[in-house]
Amino acid sequence: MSLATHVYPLLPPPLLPYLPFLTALFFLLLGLFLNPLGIPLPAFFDVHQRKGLRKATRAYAPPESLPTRHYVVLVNPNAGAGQGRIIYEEVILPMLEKAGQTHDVVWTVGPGHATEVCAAVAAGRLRGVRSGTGKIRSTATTTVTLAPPDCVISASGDGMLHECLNGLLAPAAGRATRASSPARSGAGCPVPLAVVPVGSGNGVSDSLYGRGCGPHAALAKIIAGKPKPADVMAVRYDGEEAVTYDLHYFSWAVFADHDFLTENTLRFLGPMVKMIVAPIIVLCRRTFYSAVVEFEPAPVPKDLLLTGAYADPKVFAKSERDPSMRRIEDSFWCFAVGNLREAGGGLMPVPNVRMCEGAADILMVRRSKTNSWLGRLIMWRSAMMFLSMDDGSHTTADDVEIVKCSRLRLEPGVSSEWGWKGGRGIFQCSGQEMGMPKLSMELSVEKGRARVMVAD
Ligand SMILES: Nc1ncnc2c1ncn2[C@@H]1O[C@H](COP(=O)(O)OP(=O)(O)OP(=O)(O)O)[C@@H](O)[C@H]1O
Repeated sequence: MSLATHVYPLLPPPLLPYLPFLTALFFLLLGLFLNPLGIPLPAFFDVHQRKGLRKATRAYAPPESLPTRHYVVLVNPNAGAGQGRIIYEEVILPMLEKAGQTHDVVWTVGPGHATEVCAAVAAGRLRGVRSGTGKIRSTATTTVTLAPPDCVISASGDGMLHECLNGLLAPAAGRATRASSPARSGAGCPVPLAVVPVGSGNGVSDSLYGRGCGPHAALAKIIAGKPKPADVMAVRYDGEEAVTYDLHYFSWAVFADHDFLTENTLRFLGPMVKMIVAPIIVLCRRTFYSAVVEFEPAPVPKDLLLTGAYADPKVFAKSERDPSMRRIEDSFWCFAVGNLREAGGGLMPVPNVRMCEGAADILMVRRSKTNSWLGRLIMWRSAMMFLSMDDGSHTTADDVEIVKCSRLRLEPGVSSEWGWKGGRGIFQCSGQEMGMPKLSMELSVEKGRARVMVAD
């Protein structure tokens, strides 16, 4: 009697020689069904996930009295390692139908498509929207007519939502963002925007519908929700007219480096592994980027003044260029401007910011505030800082500064110091890389410029 017969006594003897092969096959199938790396797989392997989603969809009971709305749903089929299509088919489509709502769906085909579609929606120019795989309500045509929607839903991560916002806010003439011709500021957002979280970074959904909120809960809140105004950050380069809008986070230095790795270099590792590897790499690099930052302080709400979360802007020198602004010349390990609390991945870099206050919060960790022993232990300290962003407790740390501003100007230097040499770094809005300005970036907060669908 072999050992195998003791271990697997129920296996019929003729199969015993194939035991190693069968064991390998078992683990392969288990791996494919559970798919911990989120690798895009053929539809057959989605069965397990679809079943769970379908069950939750069946449990959805729409509220008694609902406004009947028409939605345009943009689906990024590749978001979050190919979850877009499954979430649309198993969650969005059946839930909207159950709630008696109508919609058109557009499958996006690549970067820029969502901006194009939303610009057409905002302009009321609804004919001729390019449909991704030729599918708008399964009609294989490239010229289609969409009814004007009451709300645009982006089934995506933060990146595509950012593209939708830029499409909706682009002016009627030109419909442009940084990529093409200049946009006119001041016009409101014609259609409210909502997001069903499908991506690997879902900070906007976390902020609007609750951290870790899945597609079912988010969509239920959207269907029963109301449009509310939200501030928008308008980003311009080198004093030019062209503008990029963002309602989430502008980031530079460590956050942007991290996102660059997860979106590009480490994307092949899948949504789970890349999120473990990327923080380790940026912590090891320890890059400080030099810059001159000027910002116009905005009032901190009274209830937050005593929390110690905000630095007093008066500690910074007045700008000679513009006396209403304060000036900081330093090297930065961390620099992010947030308009919403949640950045995604369970991080709250600016936990006290409010969605519609005409101001955004700047989070800074700079060289001259990190003392020498901290400098030596920067990797450990930085890791702790990352971890404490989970509940926002980093805001009272000595080496972390948060200021509230209505506008700012950032002039990145040419050098970075310590650790890995990163040059001028990377600028990002909602995790989307923007290219670097020749000289400076100006950011101004436009109060209530966008409308987002949130729980009533
Ligand atoms: N069909 C598509 N194929 C490839 N990329 C697409 C497609 N549709 C949209 N995109 C682009 O993919 C980028 C990321 O999209 P999205 O935010 O939805 O997903 P994600 O993978 O979760 O990324 P994030 O980490 O930013 O959340 C956006 O720039 C978007 O324009």
